[in-house]
Amino acid sequence: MSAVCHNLSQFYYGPRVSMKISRHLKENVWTWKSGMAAQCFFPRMVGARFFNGMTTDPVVREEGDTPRVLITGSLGQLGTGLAKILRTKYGRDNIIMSDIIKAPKQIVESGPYIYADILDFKNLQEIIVTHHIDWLIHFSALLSAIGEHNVPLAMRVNIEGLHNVMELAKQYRLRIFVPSTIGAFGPDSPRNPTPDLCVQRPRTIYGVSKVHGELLGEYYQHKFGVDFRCLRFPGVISADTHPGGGTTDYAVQIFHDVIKQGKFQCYLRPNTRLPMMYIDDCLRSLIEVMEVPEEKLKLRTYNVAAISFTPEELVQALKKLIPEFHVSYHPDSRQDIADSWPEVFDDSNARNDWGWKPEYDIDRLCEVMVDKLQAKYPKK
Ligand SMILES: NC(=O)C1=CN([C@@H]2O[C@H](COP(=O)(O)OP(=O)(O)OC[C@H]3O[C@@H](n4cnc5c(N)ncnc54)[C@H](O)[C@@H]3O)[C@@H](O)[C@H]2O)C=CC1
Ligand SMILES: CC(=O)[C@H](N)C(=O)O
Repeated sequence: MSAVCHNLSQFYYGPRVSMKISRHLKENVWTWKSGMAAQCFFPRMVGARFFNGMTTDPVVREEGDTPRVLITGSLGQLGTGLAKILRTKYGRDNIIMSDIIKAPKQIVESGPYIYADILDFKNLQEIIVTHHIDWLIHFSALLSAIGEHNVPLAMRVNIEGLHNVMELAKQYRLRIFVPSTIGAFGPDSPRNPTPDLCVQRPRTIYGVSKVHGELLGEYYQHKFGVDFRCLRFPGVISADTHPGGGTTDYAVQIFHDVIKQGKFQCYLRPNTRLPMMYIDDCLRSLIEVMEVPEEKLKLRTYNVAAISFTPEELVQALKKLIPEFHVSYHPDSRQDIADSWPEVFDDSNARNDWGWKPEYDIDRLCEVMVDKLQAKYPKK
């Protein structure tokens, strides 16, 4: 049968793809047979959703092939920078950026950008098929602070959206990355340090949706063999894009306000310790975990850490570069969220299993942020 398929597929797809199909069929005859049988009996029901548990895409990626990557929610704080790095690495046209907002001119000119609402399953199917997607990087989400202000929307985007991408990953055999967060822990978790495996009872809808994502991803991995990979990130600090409504955003805003106005009002108490990470470390950890061979992954969800500091400590580090500025503290509802989160993250499993190592400490972080933002806001 494999030979027949090889000839047929050669006719339809050409020799290179055909070889892959033949190899794939040898390994997955049952899947193919069932899929074909189902298509014969239900010719109109070709929607991938129908073939519960089966792939509709017979082409298998081989390690080392250049992946074609779809990034959802790519206009946010993480997606813009990730697309830039991946395009340098894998080629401009292999990285498809997507979001529901209109992209600025420089994004449109930098490579493929398309509209994709994470809640529209059929449209996502069409994108994956049309663009031959191999990897899905799922960034669309409402972050912790903004999620508390719109719980129904956070549930839709963070939970229903995740259901959609997990199904797509199963049906099209995608490698899928879903970020989690320090916010996936709660007041009952050990806070200093917080290990990978411990009690997780978050008190925000953001945290609840992220624990759900971790568990569902791991379930799809052991039940259906989906290549699910997940990192729990600390608060991410970057200069190129603004954060999207989180509890850790103060650690970005302080740089903008101090450089522009010489003063900063912090919504957390001065001694609130949280794990943080410079964006370059964050994106490097993501790429490393996506590229690591599956057999090295003893877990599917890892903590990654870099630095841990309080607003007071960040102010002291920033004063080494900009000695004169004024800070006041007016805690708001984000204080309650921060008080329930880890203070220090234990990432020893990521370090041991796939060699994770951060590069930015608090001083280097301040230097790079100040350099970038002083160039962006020149002195009047
Ligand atoms: N930035 C951070 O400090 C951290 C981020 N993460 C996670 O990383 C991921 C990316 O985070 P950021 O880039 O910071 O978030 P962001 O808030 O900056 O960007 C999220 C993007 O999702 C898009 N989006 C919203 N609704 C959508 C929908 N229905 N369909 C498609 N897209 C939609 C938004 O337009 C936005 O561009 C999120 O899942 C977040 O939970 C995890 C830990 C830390
Ligand atoms: C740590 C995060 O997940 C995010 N920055 C938030 O504060 O919500």
